[in-house]
Amino acid sequence: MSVKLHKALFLDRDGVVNVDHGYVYQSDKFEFINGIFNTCKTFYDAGYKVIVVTNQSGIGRGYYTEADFLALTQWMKTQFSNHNIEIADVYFCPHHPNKALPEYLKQCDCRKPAPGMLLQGIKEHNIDPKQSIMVGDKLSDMQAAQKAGITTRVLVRSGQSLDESAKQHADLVIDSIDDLTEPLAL
Ligand SMILES: O=P(O)(O)OC[C@@H](O)[C@H]1O[C@@H](OP(=O)(O)O)[C@@H](O)[C@@H](O)[C@@H]1O
Ligand SMILES: [Mg+2]
Ligand SMILES: [Zn+2]
Repeated sequence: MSVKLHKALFLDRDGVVNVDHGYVYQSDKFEFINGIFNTCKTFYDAGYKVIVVTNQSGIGRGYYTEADFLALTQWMKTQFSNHNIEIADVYFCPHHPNKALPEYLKQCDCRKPAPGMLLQGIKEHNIDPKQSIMVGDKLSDMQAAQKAGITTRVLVRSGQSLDESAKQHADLVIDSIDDLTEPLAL
């Protein structure tokens, strides 16, 4: 029996959903990027599952706990649902290869640029990577998407400068999340 495959809008979190103030773990420090709700609503209404994939080495480094992260995630999902957008899932990597507490010290396959979180999302939500989009603000987001076979990789500047190598791994470079249209202007 064939399973219906879905398309997904994969989003990096810090620098795409919220301003990356550095290891954000509290809702009062969580500043949504202008335009993120509008853009997500457009893709959600067009049938995309919205899935967040985020490196959270702040957990491994001991800056905050998994419980802190999960509470913030619940709050973030509520803000999306208040805008009539369902976040299908949030995947996070708490590890770091050399700067973490013992239980999180590991060369894992989930920390971007590794594709583990994306591959898990693809599997668990029956996603077709060829119809899907990854939006990130760093080279590591583009590399993870490439390894996961996600066809469309979008790099968003979000007010920061981007390095050349990151641009080379992207199909589309945009200044703001507002510039992400559906269908995509590739
Ligand atoms: O952009 P996503 O993947 O959602 O999350 C990245 C963050 O968890 C943090 O990632 C850190 O990198 P290291 O994890 O220390 O390399 C730094 O870039 C922090 O400023 C940033 O807040
Ligand atoms: Mg980021
Ligand atoms: Zn990991």
